[in-house]
Amino acid sequence: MLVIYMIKAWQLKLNKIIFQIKDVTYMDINQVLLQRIKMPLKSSFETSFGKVTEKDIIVVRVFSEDKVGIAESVAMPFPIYNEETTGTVWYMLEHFLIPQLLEKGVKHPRDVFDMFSYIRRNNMAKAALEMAVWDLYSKQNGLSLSAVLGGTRKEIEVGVSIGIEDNIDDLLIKVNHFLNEGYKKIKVKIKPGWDIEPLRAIRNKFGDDIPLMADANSAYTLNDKALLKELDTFNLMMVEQPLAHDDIIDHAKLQAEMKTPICLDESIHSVEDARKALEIEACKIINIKIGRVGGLTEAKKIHDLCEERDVPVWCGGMLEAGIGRAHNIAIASLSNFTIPGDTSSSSRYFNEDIIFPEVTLSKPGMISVPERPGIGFDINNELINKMIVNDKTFTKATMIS
Ligand SMILES: O=C(O)CCC(=O)C1=CC=C[C@@H](O)[C@@H]1C(=O)O
Ligand SMILES: [Mg+2]
Repeated sequence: MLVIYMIKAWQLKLNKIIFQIKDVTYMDINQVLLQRIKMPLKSSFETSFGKVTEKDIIVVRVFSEDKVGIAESVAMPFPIYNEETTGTVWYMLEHFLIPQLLEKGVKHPRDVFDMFSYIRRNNMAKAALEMAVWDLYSKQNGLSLSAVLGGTRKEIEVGVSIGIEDNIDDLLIKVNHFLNEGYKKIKVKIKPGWDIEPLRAIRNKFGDDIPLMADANSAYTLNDKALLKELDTFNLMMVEQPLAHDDIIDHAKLQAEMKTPICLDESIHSVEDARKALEIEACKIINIKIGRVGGLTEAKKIHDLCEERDVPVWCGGMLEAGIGRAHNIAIASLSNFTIPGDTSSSSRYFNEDIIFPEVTLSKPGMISVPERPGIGFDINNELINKMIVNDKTFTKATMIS
């Protein structure tokens, strides 16, 4: 009996030592593959700054000896949501980020953010590689991405984002459709000339209780204060980024005069941005997009800061295909993601997704958090191969020589 006990104790000690060794050992990334794909959207998506008709994505894979980590870039094809594009993401990955990762190596995915911190901005490029390294790390440790990030939820609550429609009738049809699918938050895009009327029409038809919010994507200024204050009459969950993409000062002035909580999206690129915005009370809610803030490490830091300060967060979307959706599900499983995010089902935007199984609602308005190692989905390589417009492999040997 004593012998069995001693063997078990030794086994436990050994496992602990192996785990510690793993954390100080290099992750052994020896190859990176980039594949640029163009994926048609089921229907176009219009915001105050323009229309998107297809997703232009870079699928990033990082290889160690026996495992592959995967992620997708979220930049738009044009520099309008922020300054990055799919093209600039490719350039940054090819010329700066991948060579450095392969040359220096990392012991933990947290190191990737620090390694790239001397490079200003280009957050979506940094995030695409960093997220793939997190997936690899989870797979190397046999844990789900949610678990390694400290996620506690088995299911996440989700909403849906509706673009600017051609007319109010089309908008009401869409709202009705998504409410019937059970989504727990209806977000509608607004811009000058498409704001009070569509919101009033939604409230008139569906009542005061449906969870409704508006996203302006920086379409207003403080000169529109009277109109923005009128939004208070619609009992909105929040208004997202009403003012400039690089502002927090005017948002603080507006928040002081508005009842509706302001949520910041475009203005927040880092935990420091979040701290400053909260300190001057520029918002009461933060939308966390992993790509916008440079990866999962920084996304988690923003989440933790907000949790400490009792500020709710939710996970925003960039019309991601399945791989990006899977990363969003993992981060949204953290405890302070208390507001339904924009991660809708794969079928919201795509006829066929690049993962198996596709993301679906496990029950109305809910998505299950996968428990398998890594992002927890298989990759539909056949579909990816059909849509490739460019690809490139980088190996440690060729980078260092
Ligand atoms: O469904 C999603 O992925 C969210 C879509 C969405 O609302 C947005 C995607 C990309 C840029 C913006 O137009 C907008 C946002 O600001 O959140
Ligand atoms: Mg937004």
